[in-house]
Amino acid sequence: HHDASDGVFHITHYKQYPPNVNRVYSYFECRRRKDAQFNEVVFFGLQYLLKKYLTGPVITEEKIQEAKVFYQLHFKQAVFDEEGWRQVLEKHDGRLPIRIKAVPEGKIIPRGNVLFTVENTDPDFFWLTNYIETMLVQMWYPITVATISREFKKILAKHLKATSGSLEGLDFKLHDFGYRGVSSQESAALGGAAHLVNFCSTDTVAGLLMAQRYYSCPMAGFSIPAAEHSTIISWGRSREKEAFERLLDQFPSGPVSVVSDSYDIFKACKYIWGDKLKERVMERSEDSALVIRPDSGDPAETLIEVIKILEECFGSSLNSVGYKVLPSYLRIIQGDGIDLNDEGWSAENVFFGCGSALLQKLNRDTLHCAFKCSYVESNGKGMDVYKQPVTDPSKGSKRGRLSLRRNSDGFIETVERGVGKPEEDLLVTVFENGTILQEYSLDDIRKNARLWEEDLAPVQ
Ligand SMILES: O=C1OCCC/C1=C\Nc1ccccc1
Repeated sequence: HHDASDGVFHITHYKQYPPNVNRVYSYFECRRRKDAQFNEVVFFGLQYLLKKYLTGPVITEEKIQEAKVFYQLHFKQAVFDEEGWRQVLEKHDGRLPIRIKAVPEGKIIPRGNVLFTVENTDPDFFWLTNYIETMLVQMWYPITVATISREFKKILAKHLKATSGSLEGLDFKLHDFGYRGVSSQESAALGGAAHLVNFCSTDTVAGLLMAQRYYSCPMAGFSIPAAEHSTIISWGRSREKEAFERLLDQFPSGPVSVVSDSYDIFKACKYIWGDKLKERVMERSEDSALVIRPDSGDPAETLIEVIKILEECFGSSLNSVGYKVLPSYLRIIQGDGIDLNDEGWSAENVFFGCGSALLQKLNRDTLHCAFKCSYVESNGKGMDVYKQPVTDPSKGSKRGRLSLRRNSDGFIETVERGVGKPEEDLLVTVFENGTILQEYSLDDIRKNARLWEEDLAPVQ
């Protein structure tokens, strides 16, 4: 099997570079765009890709033979660099002579800055740098999910702070419902883990396993028993009350979520939860709350009408900042129609679930992720290179060897043309010659990704 870093596109590039090139140095960034929706990104996911695809003796004779046959069939001519790869095997024992310097995972970096650089460490393998581009640019996905998840968190933090006076429970306010909506198990794992940088509330098990296996976190997120429509409608339309009662009986302690819109969410709240089962609901304790889940209709309108019906039936109280709160045995989770792009009630009352808008409704252009060569050496002589398309100046690239620093005003900036001071460089050598030199745990990453004070400032 080929390793995932193969991209047909880079197979023939070794033949195209100028003669005597002995170093290719490239970088990855989320290009800055004017009036962009997201101005800063969460760097996350590289450690998984390094561990899964790049560390250790990844090149073997068997893979070389397989690739040779494969590309002969594909190009109908001998363009696969069999000798080049055999050199990696013989000279480096199959380990990639590559250096990758990167921002520590979890760090929040303004758009338009270098996030990681890639270069060959052995002059014979200049063609290797961009060979692994295809796989490394897939970093756009975990970075974008972690960034969007953190944008949600900024909004939730502001409103939770403003309507409850505290940030307690913020980490549980956005639940990942996206497992079914992604394109693959690997996307679920990477995207699920990316959400867990900011929250600890998920149903995407693949993300939990990723956190465990690649980020040393035994249990990165939590969930609760929850109904789905099949477990309600299987009782038949005339027995929705029995279905709800079954949930309360089967999960007497700990919170339980019951989707209640199978027929009429408003009648279910008024006549079943608020009447027929009222005593059963009121006897539940704060840490065994009933979480009612609407799952249709306009999210804001439905939520407001549901919470008003519940107030009529169960009452409400005012919290320390004068906002209304339902009794502690009653909460709501809104998991439908939640997408980053949409009144006297406290956000304490509500949890949110997000699916495809969190893990799938995004692409490499969401943050304009790009990988470009910025420096080459020939005959040991360095040359800064860049692109500057007259047809789209925003696609211009950085030039020379890059470093990332915090300037005297405290702002992060990229220093180009190799003039950055090594001691100021925020980029860390995380990979060299097949070995990971610096690892991050999810705990480290969560600390790096914490919201800033200004993100918690009260809503204007
Ligand atoms: O209701 C809930 O309460 C909190 C626990 C999760 C949950 C629902 N999960 C879910 C997952 C995937 C698609 C739809 C819902």
